[in-house]
Order: sequence, then C-alpha cells, then structure tokens
Amino acid sequence: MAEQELPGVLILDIGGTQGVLANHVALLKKHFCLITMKEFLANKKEMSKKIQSVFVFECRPTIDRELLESLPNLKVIANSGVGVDHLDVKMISSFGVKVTNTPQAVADSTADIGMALMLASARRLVEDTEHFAVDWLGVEVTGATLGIIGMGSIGYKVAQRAKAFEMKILYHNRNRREEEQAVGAHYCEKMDDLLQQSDFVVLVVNLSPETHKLIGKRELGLMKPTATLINISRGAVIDQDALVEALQKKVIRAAALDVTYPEPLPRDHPLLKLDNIIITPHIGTATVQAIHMMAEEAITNMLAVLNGQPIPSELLAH
Ligand SMILES: O=C(O)C(=O)CO
Repeated sequence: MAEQELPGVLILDIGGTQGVLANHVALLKKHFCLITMKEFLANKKEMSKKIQSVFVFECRPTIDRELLESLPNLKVIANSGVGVDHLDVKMISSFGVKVTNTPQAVADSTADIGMALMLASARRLVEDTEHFAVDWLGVEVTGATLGIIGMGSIGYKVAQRAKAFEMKILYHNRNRREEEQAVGAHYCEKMDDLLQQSDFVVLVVNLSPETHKLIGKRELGLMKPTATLINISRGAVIDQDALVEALQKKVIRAAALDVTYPEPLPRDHPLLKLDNIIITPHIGTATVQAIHMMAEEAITNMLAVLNGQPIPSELLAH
C-alpha cells in the first residue's frame, strides 16, 4: 500500500531517547502515515484532514481543546502507557474521540520495578559505602507482609512476584478481585487495616481526584515504624511534604519511589537530601521489551477504532 493511503497518525513527543523513537516509529510506519507535530504545525490545513489518530507517548504531552478542534477526522487518541492522568478523557470523549491505553504491555516491567525498589530498599543496595560501614543491617523481604494498594494488572503482577518471595499479601482495591486466590492475597476493605499490618506498602493506583494525596500524614502515621513505602503509580498519590516529614522523623523506615512530582524533582528538593529514600526517574516501562509491546498494543487499539472493531483497551469517561 502506498504511504499516502495509510491513515494519518499524529505522533506527540515520543519520549526522550532515540531508541524509543526509532522503535515506535518503525512499528507505527507499518500501518500509518506518520505526521510529527512540527509537520502538522507547518502545514495545518492539509495535515489536519489526514489525521485520524494521535499517538501519545506515556505521560508527557497533553491534548487540549484547541488541538481537538483542529482535527476534524480524529477518531482515537492512543496513549502508550497505562496512566492517563495527563489526558482529560471526558473532554476528549465529548468530541466523539476514543481514548485507549496499554495496560498489558506495561504490567511486567512496572511490577519488576516495584520489586526492584522493594529489594533495593530492604537490603540497602544503593547507599553510600561510608554510611554503610557503620550501619549495614537491612530487613528481609521473604516472609514479610506486603500491602498492595490498587490491584489492577500491575498490582496483580506484583502479587505474583511477591508470592515467590513467600510474602503475606494484603491488598486494597475498589473491588475485590477473583484472582486473589491464585496469589494467596487477602482483601482489606479498609486501606487503614492494610497500612497498619504491612511491612512494605506498594502504591499501584491510577491518579484521579480520589487518589490524589491518598497517602498523607495520617496514613503514614498508621504505618509501622519499620515499614517501607514504595510508589510505582504517580507522584501525586503521596503528599510529598508529609512524606519528607515522616522520613525525617523516622515515622516509617524508608521510601522507594519511581514517581514524584514534579519529575524530575528540583535538585534542592528535601526528598533528595534524605538517606532513607531511593528515587528512580520514572523507569517503570523503560525496557526494550515493554516499549515495543506498548507501541504494539497502542497500534492494535488504534486499528480497532479505525476499522470499527471492538477496542481492547478503551478508557471511558466518568
Ligand atoms: O504506563 C504508565 O503510565 C507508567 O507510568 C508506567 O511506569
């Protein structure tokens, strides 16, 4: 098929690294005529009619009303990544445009980062050796109690991994999950119960008005002084000021965060001055395999919308 016959996809800010860009571009090119933001802005009149899909790389760019108004043939915005807190799904849906994400593609790599952070914090893998020389005892993950807040596809993958570590698994979720039995997870209807009982608490919820600052001073105060808080969801799920205070006063043992707000943190941020914290730069999906699968899942979603077929991962406006 000639390139001009393929449906047009506007690609928005495909992340930072050339590796990501090349991988996504190669896959997208098989099915779409690629239009960059630069090309779109240079020739809006012609390009706007061609564009039927927008491909968004993870949580970086947002889509505003003005862009939507300028794309009369737009049918789908495909987010590459699971979190869509950067997109106003309700507003986008009001234009008759579908929004999709990639929950399957990100689940393993993000769960791995959760486990990596838990182990690194528990066994103090990234502390400087000078400090380590005087105080080197970590804590065991094996047999400890893990509290998972948010049991979606990533939370469940964390539970599967934790089972292999013989952890006692508690979870809190909007709904009880049938799969809990397969991983031996116990449902805590009240998040407070989970916070009080867990040695490690991992946050895997979507960011929404309900989960914004879900973990604040009160919740940190409920946790054991020996407990560790791990965040692989979105930074704003934690009240960061409260976390700084809790870590300074040793209200909890430690924290390990793959996500913060903002990202990255300013160099003088108080979280960066603590020694009982590990911070990684939002690398939940930063693997060759995940990036590839995310593009594939996003493409499947886009093609389903354009071909009028059932959409595997559609997000509905609430
Ligand atoms: O998929 C996402 O939205 C992520 O942030 C994974 O880390």
